[in-house]
Amino acid sequence: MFNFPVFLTLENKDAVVIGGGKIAARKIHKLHAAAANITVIAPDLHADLKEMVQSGEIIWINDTCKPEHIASAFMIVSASGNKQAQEIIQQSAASHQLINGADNPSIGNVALPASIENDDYHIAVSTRGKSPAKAKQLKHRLMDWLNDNR
Ligand SMILES: C[C@@]1(CC(=O)O)C2=NC(=C\c3[nH]c(c(CCC(=O)O)c3CC(=O)O)Cc3[nH]c(c(CC(=O)O)c3CCC(=O)O)/C=C3\N/C(=C\2)[C@@H](CCC(=O)O)[C@]3(C)CC(=O)O)/[C@H]1CCC(=O)O
Ligand SMILES: NC(=O)c1ccc[n+]([C@@H]2O[C@H](COP(=O)([O-])OP(=O)(O)OC[C@H]3O[C@@H](n4cnc5c(N)ncnc54)[C@H](O)[C@@H]3O)[C@@H](O)[C@H]2O)c1
Repeated sequence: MFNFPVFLTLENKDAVVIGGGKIAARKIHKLHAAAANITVIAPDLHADLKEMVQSGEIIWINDTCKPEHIASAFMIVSASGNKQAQEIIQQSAASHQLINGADNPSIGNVALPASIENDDYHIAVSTRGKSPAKAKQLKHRLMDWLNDNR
């Protein structure tokens, strides 16, 4: 399981997101805020993502996941919920690539925690994958505490 907390820079790193639905959109907003170069592979796209494609913020490849799509990525996000796509990622990703299994944590080696960030600190909250909703709740409690204790 995930046993090593780390803050990573994604600036100008290639991130490939498999799937273009609601979950992919949430992960893409985070990756975009971290200045990654994002390519999304999916046969159809969430409305928010269509706008990002039109404005040139992300690249869309209108296809199902194939090994060549992920070959050169720094980070791969699995967010399609599709078993075949998950198998392709598992079988063809190299051991040095980062894989976020948003749709199936067992195929990943990196988790995206809930986080709070400003110029002075960056706080991440994980429940070791046990309850993401609780991580979100704890994040909001921390935000309230930080606001009350400035
Ligand atoms: C924190 C946050 C960050 C983010 O996404 O940016 C995040 N999930 C968030 C929300 C959320 N996720 C889910 C719900 C529905 C309620 C519930 O079930 O609890 C809600 C609540 C909501 O949407 O309000 C369901 C869910 N999540 C995962 C699975 C798959 C599985 O467990 O098999 C399923 C079930 C799918 C199903 O079966 O339907 C997996 C993962 N979700 C993670 C992160 C990683 C572990 C983090 C940790 O250790 O705590 C991990 C392992 C992988 C990853 O993505 O890295 C973000 C809060 C954003 C914020 O800060 O506001
Ligand atoms: N990590 C989390 O926080 C979290 C939260 C809720 C759900 N999930 C899981 O994430 C998955 C996706 O959820 P969603 O709500 O975004 O689903 P969705 O149905 O809205 O989106 C799925 C997307 O994947 C694409 N897709 C399907 N097959 C594909 C393939 N072979 N290659 C590439 N793209 C393909 C579809 O075109 C669509 O764009 C589900 O498995 C769900 O259980 C994760």
